[in-house]
Amino acid sequence: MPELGQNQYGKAECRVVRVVRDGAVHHIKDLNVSVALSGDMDEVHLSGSNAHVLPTDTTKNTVYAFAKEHGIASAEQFGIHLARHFVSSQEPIRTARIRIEEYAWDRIETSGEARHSFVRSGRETRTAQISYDGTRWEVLSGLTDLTVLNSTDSEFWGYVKDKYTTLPEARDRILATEVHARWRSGWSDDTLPMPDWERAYAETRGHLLTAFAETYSLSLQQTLYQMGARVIEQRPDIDEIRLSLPNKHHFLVDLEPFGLKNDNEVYFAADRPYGLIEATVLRDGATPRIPTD
Ligand SMILES: O=c1[nH]c(=O)c2[nH]c(=O)[nH]c2[nH]1
Repeated sequence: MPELGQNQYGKAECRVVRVVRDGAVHHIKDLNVSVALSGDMDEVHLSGSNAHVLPTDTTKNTVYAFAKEHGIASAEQFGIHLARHFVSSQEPIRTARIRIEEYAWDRIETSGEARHSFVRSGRETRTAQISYDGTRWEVLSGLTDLTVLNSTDSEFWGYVKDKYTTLPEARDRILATEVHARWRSGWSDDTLPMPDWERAYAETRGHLLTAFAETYSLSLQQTLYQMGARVIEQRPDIDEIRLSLPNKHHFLVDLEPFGLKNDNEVYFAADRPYGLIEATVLRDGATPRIPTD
């Protein structure tokens, strides 16, 4: 009989919006939560017995009930509550993985007292993945689609050239990317003090941005390393960070046919194909655990 391999189940993409009403001043948290549970689930696959199966519908309801009961202090904290609940309340469930995307909203400032209007900010999506096996926690925080651009202080030259190489060397180019980053917290068991996840996120995002802006870049690879290294150096609570940086190429447009000189002023922003630069940066001695795909 063929063997059943790794399996997991749960409700994916539970969209939950939590409003906190502080008088006329409201606060909102907007999450997309995916639950994946695994454990003693052979029978449901092999014989069809559902005796160990907490329905995915229940996992979805739990997300909404927990938003009410516990609130959403941060994506990480919310995921920790959920993962702990599933692993500790259901004997057959041994591990829980909660993936969360958080969408940011900015307040629309008005002249009146009411403060209940928001505009979805064009900022990045925050991400969190919480894994729990009843003993050890693994919290990966991160972000996707943080789009950044340096209009100078970027060069790319001295690379290998073969008979297919046409790329001109650049001594002053635009460097633009959409930062996708995941970082692993050193918080791994309940005896350690719980980090302030909101603050950790804001500060780590800040380090990524300043390192991008302050690095005089000879390649996107070099910028990536500087961004990762800045986070590892500045945040003792983070042992590992993985960055995936698409190189959003900006090509100088040839204006000569129109009798015009292009002095690094007019670019064609290509959306694809794009160079994809990816790497993990680790604290000395740390074991890499963030998946590379
Ligand atoms: O920063 C860069 N790194 C590369 O590896 C590369 N390759 C390329 O064509 N352009 C660039 N830019």
